Amino acid sequence: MTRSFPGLSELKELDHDRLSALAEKIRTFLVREVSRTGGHLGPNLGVVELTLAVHRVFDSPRDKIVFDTGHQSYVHKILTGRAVDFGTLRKAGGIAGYPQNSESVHDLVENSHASTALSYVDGLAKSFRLRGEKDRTAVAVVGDGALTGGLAWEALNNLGAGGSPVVVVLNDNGRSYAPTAGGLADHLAALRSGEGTGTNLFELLGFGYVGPIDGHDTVAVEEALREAASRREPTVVHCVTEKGHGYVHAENDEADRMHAVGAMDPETGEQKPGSGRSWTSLFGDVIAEIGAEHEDVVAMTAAMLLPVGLGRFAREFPERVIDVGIAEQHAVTSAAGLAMGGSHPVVCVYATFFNRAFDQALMDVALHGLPVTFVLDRAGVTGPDGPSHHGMWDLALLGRIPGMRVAAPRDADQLSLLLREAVAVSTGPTAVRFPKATAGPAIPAMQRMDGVDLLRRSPGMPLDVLIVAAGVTATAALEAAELLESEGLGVTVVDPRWILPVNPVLVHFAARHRLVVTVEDGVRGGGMGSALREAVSDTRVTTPVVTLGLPKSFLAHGDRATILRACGLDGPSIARVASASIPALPEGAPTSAEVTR
Ligand SMILES: Cc1ncc(C[n+]2csc(CCOP(=O)(O)OP(=O)(O)O)c2C)c(N)n1
Ligand SMILES: CC(=O)[C@@H](O)[C@H](O)COP(=O)(O)O
Ligand SMILES: [Mg+2]
Repeated sequence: MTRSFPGLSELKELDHDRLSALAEKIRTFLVREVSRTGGHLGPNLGVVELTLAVHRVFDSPRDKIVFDTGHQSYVHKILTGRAVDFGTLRKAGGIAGYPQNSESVHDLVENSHASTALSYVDGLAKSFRLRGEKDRTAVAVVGDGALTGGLAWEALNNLGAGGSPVVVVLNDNGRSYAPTAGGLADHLAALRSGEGTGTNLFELLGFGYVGPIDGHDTVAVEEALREAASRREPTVVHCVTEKGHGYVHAENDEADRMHAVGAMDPETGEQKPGSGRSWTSLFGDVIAEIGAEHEDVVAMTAAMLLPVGLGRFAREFPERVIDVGIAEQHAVTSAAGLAMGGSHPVVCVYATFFNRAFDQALMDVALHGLPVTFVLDRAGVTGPDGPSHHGMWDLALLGRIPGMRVAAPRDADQLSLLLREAVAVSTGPTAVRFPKATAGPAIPAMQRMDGVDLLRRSPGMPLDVLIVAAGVTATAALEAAELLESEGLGVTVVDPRWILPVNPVLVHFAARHRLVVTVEDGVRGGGMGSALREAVSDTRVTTPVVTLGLPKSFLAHGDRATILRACGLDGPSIARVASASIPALPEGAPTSAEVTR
């Protein structure tokens, strides 16, 4: 398969006709392969010619090419010898859906968080200059959506000072998922249409500007890149492209031009429906109901209105939904302003992207005790999008924020209840987190004790093991309980619902058991388990607390269930740890059942 695509040196020698033929061949390949594996079809169809031109003009890896967000790097991967691997795209052990250093010397930035490329090339170009490497160029391929991120403007400000051999390839398809929002989008639209009056924003900031050019004309892009490269100064090459270009089903997809697809029929563009309802879909209904119940609720998204489930809310309350672009930091501080103004903002972001807005949540929302609710979708292990997409840091971050209350629903019923409880809090921030998964069946509680749901207590058995499960880990915790009971250990499984800060009643539960095991789909240090262990250690309770969670490492892409199992968060693994960790009873000591009788 590699043989059917040219390598970089051969690519530079192709004539224009063969270039056009190659572009079509790549497009056909993308549709065939990505319809099998799933992935970012639309964005990559939109950068076929642009990527060909970039690799014909610049000499990777001596010249450094940075793809912002990296979801549009499939063509780059094809041209750098990995076409043969596309059957493994985003699968465990297969090639990543983003650049990956371990795959190729041509890959640089693995972080799939948007708006970073300009900062990377700013640093790269400065290092070239400091090392006297005058013939090297740093190239950023940046989408119009990525340009709405604050970090991009910090970089533009620095690059605009000049002196850096940087070429900014602006891949302007007018969309993130949906059409890009805001004043910048309007400015780019004016430039695209040729009505950009006089000097444009980039020139005002000190950049050279070449364009707008047809981003699907390889030769035109190539000429523009050569011109930009020759200037040895920061220069923007404004490429006008179409997301999903050349594949009718993507071109006709008004929602997001097939931004990210699952396995699908390439002939019809029909994706195979999943079984059951996703957490996102359930959330979408609940937030719309809440929108009707609470006029002060305002929903916010960072360029991901549909992916975070706000479609229905937006249809029913168009005046109360705000899309800030890819600008999570702005979203949170703007939410602080909304809350100061008397609204109750619900900021809906993927958990991994909340990382970026930590300081805003801490110092703009929590410091002022403002009623902002964070809804963190894709919390925990996500799977195919790899290390920078696993939403595994949020609990450790949220746990550091004074006054922040965090809820993790175990099923759809709890999602509805907890979200309503969250928007009813007026004295400070709240967060509700749930995974990228289909919601499982309802998990009823035997009873609620001071806010903690008792999910299981081994009938007629001693109080040996207390399992404290955060959100959806309740399912695995209950599986573990059954296994432990078969070993003769009495198990209590509880769901705190509000998992941070720790509910003090859990310390009393701990005191009555021989071992506590906490389970969370988040990084092990600093989350719910750590907090409970700390709460127990602040008392005279001596029950040992074993905390189970994700390792503090960058987890490779793969399948969510497989990764969770590998991290010991499935039922059998939890049972094994509990069984191995329970302290032996002293000789002749009464079992805890006798004590509690
Ligand atoms: C900080 C951050 N927020 C949100 C996302 C989710 N996301 C991935 S791609 C994308 C749209 C990117 O639009 P653009 O930069 O224009 O690239 P295009 O897909 O149009 O090629 C978004 C919002 C992200 N990767 N990083
Ligand atoms: C590139 C990016 O950040 C998103 O498009 C990411 O692929 C999330 O995908 P899901 O919405 O399928 O979780
Ligand atoms: Mg775009």
